[in-house]
Amino acid sequence: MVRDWTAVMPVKRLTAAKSRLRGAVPPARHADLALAMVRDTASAVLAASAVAELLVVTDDPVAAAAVAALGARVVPDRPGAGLNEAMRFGADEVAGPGRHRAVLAGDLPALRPDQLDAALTAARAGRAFVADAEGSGTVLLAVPPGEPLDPRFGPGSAAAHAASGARPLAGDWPGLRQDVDTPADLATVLGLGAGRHTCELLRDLGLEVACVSAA
Ligand SMILES: Nc1nc2c(ncn2[C@@H]2O[C@H](COP(=O)(O)OP(=O)(O)OP(=O)(O)O)[C@@H](O)[C@H]2O)c(=O)[nH]1
Ligand SMILES: C=C(OP(=O)(O)O)C(=O)O
Repeated sequence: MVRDWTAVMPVKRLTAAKSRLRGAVPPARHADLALAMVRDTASAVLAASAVAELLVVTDDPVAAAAVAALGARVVPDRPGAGLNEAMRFGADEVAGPGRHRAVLAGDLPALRPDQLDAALTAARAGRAFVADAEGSGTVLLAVPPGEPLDPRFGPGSAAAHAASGARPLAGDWPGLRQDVDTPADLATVLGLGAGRHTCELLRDLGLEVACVSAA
């Protein structure tokens, strides 16, 4: 497998992140959960054979230090105009249009490197996306060298990405597709198995969850 992808992961300030997930764990652990999911997502991305570099777009100092320690390159959240602009900045400006680029959400604690490798292999031919498990959202948008990212994340983004000409990828990648927006999503992750950081936090809270190593 050729290691020629730049992965881009936007991360909102942890104190503001994952508002729809509030209540899934005690309030004092909410930011820890958001951080654990970011660390597990980053660990799985960095363990993927197709990924040459992980760029994390964030202004959060704790998340920045955590992903830098794992081997990611951190860039600031520019232009400070939300998720799509942060993705465009990371993919088109920092990584540059001459690379294979894939943007993905930072809330994929069940992500497995082999599933990401399979999706990136399927995405090589042209601009393509992976819909979330529910089918309406997007967990990954990929572009080959020379193409602008043109991200349309937000409610109904799977339809928006398809309408913009991106190809939906059809693989069986449950860990990649399972983003965690709500307490129900977190309950699904208990069954799928989570990466080490999310897993340890949930076990610490007395929940039964399988732990899966990223490597
Ligand atoms: N850099 C950056 N990342 C963002 C921004 N908004 C969302 N993200 C990240 O994009 C990914 C997907 O976002 P969402 O699932 O909507 O996460 P969220 O905004 O924390 O969740 P809610 O508050 O429940 O909407 C997560 O990794 C977020 O941290 C932003 O304005 N800037
Ligand atoms: C940003 C997205 O969704 P969510 O906030 O529901 O993860 C999306 O799926 O495009």
